[in-house]
Amino acid sequence: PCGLENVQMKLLGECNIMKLVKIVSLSLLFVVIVCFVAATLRTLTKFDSLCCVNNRYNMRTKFGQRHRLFLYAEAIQIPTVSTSKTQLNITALGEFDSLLRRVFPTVFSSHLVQHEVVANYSHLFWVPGSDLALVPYMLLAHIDVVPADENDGWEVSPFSAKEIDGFIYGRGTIDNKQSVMGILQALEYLLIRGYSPQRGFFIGLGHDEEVGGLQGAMNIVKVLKRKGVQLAFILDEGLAVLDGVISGLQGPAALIGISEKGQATVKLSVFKAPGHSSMPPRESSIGILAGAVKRLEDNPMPILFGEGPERRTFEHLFGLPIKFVMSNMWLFSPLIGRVMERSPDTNAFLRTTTAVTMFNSGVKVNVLPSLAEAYVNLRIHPAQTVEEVLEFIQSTVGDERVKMELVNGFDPLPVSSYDETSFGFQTIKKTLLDQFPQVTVAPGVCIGNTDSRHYTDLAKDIYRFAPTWIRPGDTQRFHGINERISKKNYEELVVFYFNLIQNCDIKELPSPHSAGHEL
Ligand SMILES: CCCCCCCC/C=C\CCCCCCCC(=O)N[C@@H](CC(N)=O)C(=O)O
Ligand SMILES: [Zn+2]
Ligand SMILES: [Zn+2]
Repeated sequence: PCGLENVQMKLLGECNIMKLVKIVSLSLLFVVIVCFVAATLRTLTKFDSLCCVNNRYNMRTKFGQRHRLFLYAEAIQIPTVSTSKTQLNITALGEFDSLLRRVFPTVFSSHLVQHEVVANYSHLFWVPGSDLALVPYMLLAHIDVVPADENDGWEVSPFSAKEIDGFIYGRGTIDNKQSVMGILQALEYLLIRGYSPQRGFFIGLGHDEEVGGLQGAMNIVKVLKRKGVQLAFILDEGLAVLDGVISGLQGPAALIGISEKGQATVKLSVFKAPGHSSMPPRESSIGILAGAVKRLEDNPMPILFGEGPERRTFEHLFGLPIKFVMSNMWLFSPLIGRVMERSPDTNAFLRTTTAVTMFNSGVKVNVLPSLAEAYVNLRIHPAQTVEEVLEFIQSTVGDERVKMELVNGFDPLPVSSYDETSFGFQTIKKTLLDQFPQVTVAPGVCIGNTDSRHYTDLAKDIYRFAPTWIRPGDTQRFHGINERISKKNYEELVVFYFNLIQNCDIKELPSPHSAGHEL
């Protein structure tokens, strides 16, 4: 019996231990599950720390940053590539349309918003204001992107929207899906909060900006003209917050584009009789054309620094010392020019730039080519015209065998107002300074072209800017490899548009000399 009792006791003991182990593990599992659920809920319902102080509505949402970034990543993953006027990815554009309707349900269902699709893939939204005396304004952005080839040296696949070290990588992240999604996300939140504007506004999203906006922007303009719309101001993509990009400037500068450079595309061609490669002439069509192109590259257009609105950029940024420099440009211009022309991004502000972008010739290794063609893309400084640029090219090429043809071109765009009474400029500036008190705001010339150039009949004041932060090395990401935006910066863009829309409700600007940058 003794032995049996021992066995029973042992079994009983083991059973208790097993029970205890089971209870402890179940409790642990329960605690782990509770912690996990709590953490997830906290992330999902996390209130944004960024909120607008002055406006009635703030950015607190029941959705967290992760939710917004997820939607933004979806937008990047759709390859809405424009290659040429006749090569648009219409499948992707259709998909993008569905994405917008799915992720911004309030924008597309609110009785406050009128929406129409223009030219099949562009979007025009109209949010009427309650005060009909206030002239409406317009926000622009574009859905399409330039092509991207992973083999060019991308760290990730260009349409993956992969995150590395707090940055979302992908084509369109800074040109220009950050504004497309930022504007609509801001409107979605405002509508959810019951906001209705006092000043009406339009939103135009073009689908072919990267190939000139002839379908999207031009047709949106037609629709608006038919309705007799006039706008207080327009805000489109363009310049950015430059941090550490302008040498000699302490702190970041927000350059608001008050104009944009003109553009011309010139085709150069040389024709020679074809023949057998065993009996080449002293100069081939390719050789003659290559010489012309080399002369163009060796003889850049003159430095015109100080002769256009870029003069005001530097006066705003550097204050008095630069005013002295500017009044004595005969002395300083060569010096400043030599420093700025060293880097392609600052060189672009100095002069009309000359870029040879296409060069075609030849069909077979043993056939002398009859035709050699090159395309030269020029970005025209505000102090020059298409006509002057053509004269310069003709004289620089200086060879009658090289034929020159203007494929298309337009002069630099008019200069918008930026003084203390300028409603658009000052409202954008105030919104920026509330959010980024550390930046210096200055007018600038946009070195690329935008859809807004088609809108000149609708608004006198057109601004090209988004608060995308550009740091050293980032300028090459536009149309280049490894285009990216930080997650923080995308959030900031949503907040910027959210606040800007509310700030535009002000009837008029206060008198210029009231304190600080308050409206
Ligand atoms: C003192 C100045 C410092 C220089 C810093 C450079 C700042 C670079 C910042 C922004 C880059 C500019 C990009 C402008 C947007 C261009 C949009 C675009 O790509 N447009 C196309 C298509 C078209 N509409 O013609 C273009 O080819 O320009
Ligand atoms: Zn763009
Ligand atoms: Zn672009």
